[in-house]
Amino acid sequence: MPYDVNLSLLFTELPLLERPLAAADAGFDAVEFWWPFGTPRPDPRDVDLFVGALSFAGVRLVALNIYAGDLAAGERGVLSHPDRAGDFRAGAEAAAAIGRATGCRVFNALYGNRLPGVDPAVQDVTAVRNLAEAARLMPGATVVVEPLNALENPDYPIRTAARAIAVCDRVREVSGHTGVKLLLDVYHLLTGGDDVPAAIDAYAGRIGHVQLADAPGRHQPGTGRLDVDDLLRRLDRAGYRGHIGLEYRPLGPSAESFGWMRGA
Ligand SMILES: O=C(O)C(=O)CO
Repeated sequence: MPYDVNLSLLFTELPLLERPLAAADAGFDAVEFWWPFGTPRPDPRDVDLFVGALSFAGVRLVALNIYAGDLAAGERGVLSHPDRAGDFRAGAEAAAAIGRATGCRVFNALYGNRLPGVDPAVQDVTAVRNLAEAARLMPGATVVVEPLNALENPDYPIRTAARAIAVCDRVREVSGHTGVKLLLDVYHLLTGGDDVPAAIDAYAGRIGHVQLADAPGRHQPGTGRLDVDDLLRRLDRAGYRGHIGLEYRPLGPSAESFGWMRGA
């Protein structure tokens, strides 16, 4: 199973545009990013610089988060926010264009926190409508729904693999799109107390992307309670053949955080 390195959490010692080359120097040929721009409508020159940095480094972009609002301020996506449909659509269009330029085929649409004073059912309908729209804008691509743990994301309603799969089911029911799948983020599921092995067995074939970090701490495997060998065996048995994104905050320098891979 191929690994890719998440350059929003690793190599943050370096400016964003220098990280792809650092990943290549560390031996990776594939990378992923959270939305790398401050706005859903990035300046085309910034997009060109981003795509150019990937191409200069010779690494493939294999997964990208769609614009998710102001993460530093606590936002966790705008997918389910009725008043942000324009931002979601603009971000999805920009992500689709980056997909065409780079070959990226996996796009993560963070669901968004519950909004005070807004009926949760209205937020859920908005999310399903926006997911169907994203799937339409990105033919042939996979749009993934990510559960986040409630300890760090108390207002985020998608906390388990089952809940994310229910959202995917609803998109299929109302729009016929089958390309909306689960993002199996092992760190978030472990931290939230979900049963990761059971989720892999139950949703084999519906996993659009996997991300890896140990828990607690969100550091590299080997620093917590994650049994990485068992995880890899289960994913293999379940027929998962996509990338595994290393989405951890390294303990120590990023380039020295890959020792665990030798044994895994
Ligand atoms: O916000 C997070 O923790 C994520 O994993 C986003 O993809």
